[in-house]
Amino acid sequence: MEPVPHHDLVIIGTGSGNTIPDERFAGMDVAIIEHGVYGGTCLNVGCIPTKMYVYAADVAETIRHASRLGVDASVDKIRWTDIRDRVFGRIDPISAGGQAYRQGQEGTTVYLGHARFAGERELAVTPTEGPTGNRAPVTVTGDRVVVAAGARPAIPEVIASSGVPFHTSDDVMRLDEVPRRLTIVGGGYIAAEFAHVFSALGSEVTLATRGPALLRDQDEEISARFTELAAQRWNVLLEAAPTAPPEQRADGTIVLHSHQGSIEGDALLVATGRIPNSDRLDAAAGGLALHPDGRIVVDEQQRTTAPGVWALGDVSSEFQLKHVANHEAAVVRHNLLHPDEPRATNNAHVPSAVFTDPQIASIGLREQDCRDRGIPYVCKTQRYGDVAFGWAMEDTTGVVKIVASPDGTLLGAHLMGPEASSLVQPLIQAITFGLDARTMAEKQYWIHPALPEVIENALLGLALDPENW
Ligand SMILES: Cc1cc2nc3c(=O)[nH]c(=O)nc-3n(C[C@H](O)[C@H](O)[C@H](O)COP(=O)(O)OP(=O)(O)OC[C@H]3O[C@@H](n4cnc5c(N)ncnc54)[C@H](O)[C@@H]3O)c2cc1C
Ligand SMILES: NC(=O)c1ccc[n+]([C@@H]2O[C@H](COP(=O)([O-])OP(=O)(O)OC[C@H]3O[C@@H](n4cnc5c(N)ncnc54)[C@H](O)[C@@H]3O)[C@@H](O)[C@H]2O)c1
Repeated sequence: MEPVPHHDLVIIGTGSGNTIPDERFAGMDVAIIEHGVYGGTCLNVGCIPTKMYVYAADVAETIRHASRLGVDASVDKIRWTDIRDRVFGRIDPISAGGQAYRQGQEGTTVYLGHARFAGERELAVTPTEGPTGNRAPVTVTGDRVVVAAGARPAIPEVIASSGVPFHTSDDVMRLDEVPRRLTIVGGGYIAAEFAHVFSALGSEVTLATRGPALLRDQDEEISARFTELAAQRWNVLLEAAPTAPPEQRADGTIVLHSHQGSIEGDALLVATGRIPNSDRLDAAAGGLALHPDGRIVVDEQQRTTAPGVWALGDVSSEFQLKHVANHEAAVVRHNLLHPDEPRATNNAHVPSAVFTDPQIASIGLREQDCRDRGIPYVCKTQRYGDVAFGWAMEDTTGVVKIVASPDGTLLGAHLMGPEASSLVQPLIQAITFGLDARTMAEKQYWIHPALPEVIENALLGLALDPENW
């Protein structure tokens, strides 16, 4: 019988997991197990390719709306396959290069296969099908194990079992052509971003979501404003969850049956959330406890319930965001290297952005959180159009909403409008480092007439207790 390969460290997953071993791990025997495309979600099918498409979509929309500024222009043609090939012509080599680098690295073994726990810190690896997989199943053990196995699209059973072809974010960016009519099921991040991309690049988009508004995890005012704007551009169906299996007609048309009636499209994109991959890991065999929603239970140091096993990112985090997965990977790296001085993850103030049109960015408490929890608050919504740069942009829909305690403590910020994902950064800094509204507004210069003046005005507009002004 072959001896079981034993490693100092075994990492499952090459998204943020692959970032852990750096030069400080030289001299350690490290194993990395990956069953899919090397580099994980963000690089291959997530943040990076989507934003490359979003940028192209933004350019197309800017051109289409240029005439309100007195610049007459039109989009002559969308070269979808050129966009696609530019995006993946850049990304695919990074994935291949990352894999080749690790495979050639001294002290590192890459197993291309699917890992499942067979016991404590013991993993059975089934080879990935195809030419790149390991040749034979292998069981490996590690002194320490890091589970960074991510999440995958959740597909409603009524669609999954229908036999009708559908896409997810994993494959929709690789289509050969832009669908003439695209039906998107869902109303969250992925639905909002792809609705913008496909509509700007040529599709007629219908969004069918289960809830009463789009982007319901946002502040209620932002969600309501976005839903209204979206309905002006796309066919938005609320409270429209699928009711029966979709059907495909002989001409290829896909008919989605929903609570709001039947929707015809040429392609179907399912964007109804992502589930942690813990269910495919035999976590119990490894001694790892799970939350009811499938996330691996971790403590503040990212330790699981199994000794010597850590978890990070989408497989364990309540935030399915790359900056969170990266932060957690950095904490795990530190704790592997410095077990006597462990660090804790700090997810007290996690910001996020939705790269749709208009962009949305958020940090901290929403107005409904304060109301529901009985937290005293004031808030101010300032329009981009109230400041000079907003006039220059002819912006009519952008807003910055700030939520604060009556004493000026900043509690949350919620933005919708051009560059919201960048504009939010000073508010992230202020909330993270405890800067109060008054100090932030009055004790620094705000460049005139730059767009951040909208933040300054929102801060100044907060109805704080008089002694705090
Ligand atoms: C379309 C889309 C757009 C996104 N855009 C953004 C964005 O703009 N900003 C942002 O912050 N976040 C974004 N995200 C979320 C972000 O991509 C994830 O939060 C992040 O990539 C999670 O990293 P991870 O390391 O936890 O998991 P992953 O990157 O998913 O890595 C997990 C890896 O483990 C492998 N694996 C899983 N199970 C096993 C197993 N049993 N054996 C072997 N290998 C296994 C998988 O193949 C995968 O490669 C987006 C996600 C999607 C889907
Ligand atoms: N810019 C970013 O940071 C970014 C971009 C994309 C994805 N992500 C991450 O990926 C996660 C997954 O994205 P997502 O958009 O799939 O999930 P989501 O949780 O953001 O949204 C899911 C949506 O699907 C709807 N839904 C659920 N079941 C349904 C059903 N049966 N029928 C109709 N609608 C249904 C929900 O009401 C909700 O609107 C996000 O939560 C986010 O953390 C982040």
